[in-house]
Amino acid sequence: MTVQSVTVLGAGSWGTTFAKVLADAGRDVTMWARRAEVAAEIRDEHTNSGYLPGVTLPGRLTATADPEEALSGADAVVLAVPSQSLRANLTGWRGLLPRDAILVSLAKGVELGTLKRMSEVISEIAEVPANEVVVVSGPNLAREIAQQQPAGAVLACADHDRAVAIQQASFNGYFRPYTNTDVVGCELGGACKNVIALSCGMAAGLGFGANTMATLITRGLAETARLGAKLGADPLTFAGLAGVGDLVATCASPLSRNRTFGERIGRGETPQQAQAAVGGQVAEGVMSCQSIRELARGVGVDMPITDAMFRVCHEGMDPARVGAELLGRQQKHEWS
Ligand SMILES: NC(=O)C1=CN([C@@H]2O[C@H](COP(=O)(O)OP(=O)(O)OC[C@H]3O[C@@H](n4cnc5c(N)ncnc54)[C@H](O)[C@@H]3O)[C@@H](O)[C@H]2O)C=CC1
Ligand SMILES: O=C(CO)COP(=O)(O)O
Repeated sequence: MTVQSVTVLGAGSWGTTFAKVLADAGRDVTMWARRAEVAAEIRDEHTNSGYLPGVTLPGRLTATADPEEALSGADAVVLAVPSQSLRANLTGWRGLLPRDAILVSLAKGVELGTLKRMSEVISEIAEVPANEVVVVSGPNLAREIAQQQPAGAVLACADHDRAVAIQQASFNGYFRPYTNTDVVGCELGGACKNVIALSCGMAAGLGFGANTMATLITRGLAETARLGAKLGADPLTFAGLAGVGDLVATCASPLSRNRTFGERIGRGETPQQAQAAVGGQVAEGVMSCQSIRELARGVGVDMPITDAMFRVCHEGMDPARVGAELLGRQQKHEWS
């Protein structure tokens, strides 16, 4: 299985950065951008200034606003749109996907309503077996990778050969992808850490320091792993790049949209102000705290931090009050 020609559908921060990763690894990459002017800028100026200011894109990377043109002849198709719009976008592209192309998901979220993971949505809409979808996860803040700062990642697929094909297609001097067959664990790790990053941002906005952050990260990992174990994930995944790796990077970095959104809320801003602070880009945790909360409730798993984020983001509760309630919960054993 050799991947030379790759289409990336979505020209936001991570779609553009992952397209650069692939091009720097020697692939021929065509991007689809929703707006014609963004496609023209990528194609003609080799920049995407709205999402990655100051970054020069490789000359071999091209772009179009026409999905049919973008998808023609692709060996692999990378889906790089936000989780809650993936279903609608993919439904529009369904008839254009080349037969036998490997489908790759960059999105980190759980769909509202269906409570499906992204590989499940892709499998349903594209009518491919779920075990053939490759999921990209790990500590991958787009801007750092676009600046070619070293990072690891995980390519998860039940079909190892497909993961290896994408690994070969994306490995370069600054991006080191590992394969993993635990798709459930990698997807849940990526979706849940966005919610925990909201909480770390709120703690920062409230003026709390490293102890509070470490507590939220560690207890966030505990509730993520509880959900994962219940849904069939390998517990070891949460000790890896798609678990603790992504969680630490996102919770600690001011580049994270989720952490930034939470910090603004912690400082007393409205959700509209917090959204403006992330420049119109997606902060997946704001929607995923609702879907993950419902997913957890459905299988009887307690996720108190996720529940707290739902109450702040969707019920307008004061983050300081929610924090005090989290601290005041019934005392328990660390692992119960
Ligand atoms: N930015 C990052 O550092 C990373 C992002 N991710 C994940 O990758 C996925 C995509 O993220 P980004 O590229 O960063 O998002 P973004 O907000 O920067 O860009 C989203 C892209 O999707 C397009 N799009 C198409 N249909 C859309 C719709 N209906 N609503 C909104 N946008 C639509 C937008 O035009 C834009 O090009 C998300 O699930 C995110 O969690 C994963 C790892 C790193
Ligand atoms: O997934 C990410 C890093 O791995 C990006 O996080 P944000 O979406 O919070 O910016």
